[in-house]
Amino acid sequence: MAIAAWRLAQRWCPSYLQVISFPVVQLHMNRAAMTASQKDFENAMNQVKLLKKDPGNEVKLKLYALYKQATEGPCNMPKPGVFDLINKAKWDAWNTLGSLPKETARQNYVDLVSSLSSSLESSSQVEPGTDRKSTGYETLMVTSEGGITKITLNRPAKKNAINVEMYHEIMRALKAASKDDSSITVLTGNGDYYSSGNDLTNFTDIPPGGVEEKAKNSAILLREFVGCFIDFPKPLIAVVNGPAVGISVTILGLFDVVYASDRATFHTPFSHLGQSPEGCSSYTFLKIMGPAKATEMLVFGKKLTAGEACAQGLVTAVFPDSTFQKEVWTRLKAFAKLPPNAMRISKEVIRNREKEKLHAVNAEECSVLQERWLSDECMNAVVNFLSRKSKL
Ligand SMILES: CCCCC/C=C/C(=O)SCCNC(=O)CCNC(=O)[C@H](O)C(C)(C)COP(=O)(O)OP(=O)(O)OC[C@H]1O[C@@H](n2cnc3c(N)ncnc32)[C@H](O)[C@@H]1OP(=O)(O)O
Repeated sequence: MAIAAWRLAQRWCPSYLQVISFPVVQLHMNRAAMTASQKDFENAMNQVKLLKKDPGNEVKLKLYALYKQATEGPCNMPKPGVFDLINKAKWDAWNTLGSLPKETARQNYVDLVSSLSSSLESSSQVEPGTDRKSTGYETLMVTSEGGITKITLNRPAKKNAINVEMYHEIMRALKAASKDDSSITVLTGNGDYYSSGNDLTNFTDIPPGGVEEKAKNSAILLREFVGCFIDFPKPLIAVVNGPAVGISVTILGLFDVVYASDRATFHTPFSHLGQSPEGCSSYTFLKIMGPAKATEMLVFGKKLTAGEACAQGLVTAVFPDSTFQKEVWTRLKAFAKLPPNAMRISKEVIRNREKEKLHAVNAEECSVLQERWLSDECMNAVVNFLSRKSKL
């Protein structure tokens, strides 16, 4: 629908720049609302005009939505009629951002433009070595700057649900980050969610070998995915910008630091889904919060607020959503200035003691899940979600 709308828009406006020039005009009207990073934002707006190639309709809608969110806040305009294709596509894109703070939207806009500039050859001069963007990711934004590699889950319209492609891309990004010259690595989400966990449509793509083969392949994928977090050699920090579900929660036990917005929640509804714990949570959560609290989460699916998750040790610190990005990035920038080898070696000392155990737990959890995925309980839960009969 969105693509069709933009095709129509392009017919009316031969240059894609005409379509996205609207926010540039508005920027000048919003100068009064300048903040510290307004300059970066303005530079990004200018960079967009220098792009030599059309970034595509989906990206243009994202740019539009982030711009509106950054300058006007959440979408509170009336929804355009179904036949008003262009404005409806724009409205949908903006509305998807929910209550994302203006500051985050501005940062995401700058990041997105920056990644486009390198992938689409902006004609502007980029100072070499200061800010490198990795391209070739469909489901992530990956940037590396000031000693920090930032991996952003980037399917906001699907609440950053992790599809098969995203599992592979996260593993690729982590492998690249482990070898690049950054000191620390950050994982975060774009939009109002951190992540809604496993994309439940992953279960619909059944190979010729049937559901048994699907379950086997999924267990192999999951084991490899979690293994990357166990083995990741540098300090790994989660910046949990919003609600987190399922595997996006369980793997937090393998991070070194977890910062959360007070809007974030932590939910592992495995029993509701006919599934069982993964991400080494059957071991890490028990160590972190003790068996009773871990059971409430992993067996009974109790959803924790950010404050509760912090009190139980899963989260390192919680910040008000309005200052979340600013406060967290100030800390992260300071961490990134510490001697990288010392940090890596300290992490190695801490992790090595547990590594063998963690790999064994991971293998066991995956093998149990392989069976669970074939159960009626699990299949019914997935069918109910996909037929919109249930939500968490
Ligand atoms: C292969 C390795 C397997 C590893 C094992 C992992 C296990 C897990 O992670 S278990 C957890 C799985 N996740 C869920 O069960 C969450 C399911 N989603 C929901 O319950 C809801 O979507 C919500 C509570 C997360 C958000 O609700 P709401 O704010 O009302 O937003 P929508 O439901 O309208 O969502 C917007 C859009 O996104 C799609 N979506 C959201 N989450 C998922 C998901 N996990 N899988 C697939 N799709 C998801 C949702 O369907 C909507 O899509 P459209 O209808 O096309 O707009």
